[in-house]
Amino acid sequence: MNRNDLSTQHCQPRKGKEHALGETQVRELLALLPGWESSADGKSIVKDFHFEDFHRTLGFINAVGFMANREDHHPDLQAGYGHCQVLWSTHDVGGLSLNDFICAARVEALLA
Ligand SMILES: C[C@H](O)[C@H](O)[C@H]1CNC2=NC(N)=NC(=O)C2=N1
Repeated sequence: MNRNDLSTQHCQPRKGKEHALGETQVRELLALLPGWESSADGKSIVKDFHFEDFHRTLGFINAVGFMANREDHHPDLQAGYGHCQVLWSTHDVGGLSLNDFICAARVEALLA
């Protein structure tokens, strides 16, 4: 699998622990996503994005939000002037599912 394979998939309803990814799968998927890291508890992936100004930051947030609504999978966003941290985790799984990696790849595709 490459990043393009990931970013062209759509999120599926994934509920329950059986959809939680193992450490090896997480490591393999993270290798496709430069700059993304798993959190200390291994339950989310995160990346900081930097922009020239607030307009561009807000444009990014809106694009991410539009994609997230279409995929019905929603990130935690933390933003300020010229930066936005995007965090993906699957609440319905209590950790990381493939949906988080699909959406991280889709965020990268927005900026490509
Ligand atoms: C019913 C709906 O599909 C679910 O509540 C979705 C919505 N968006 C979601 N977003 C995230 N990040 N995790 C979820 O488990 C989740 N579940």
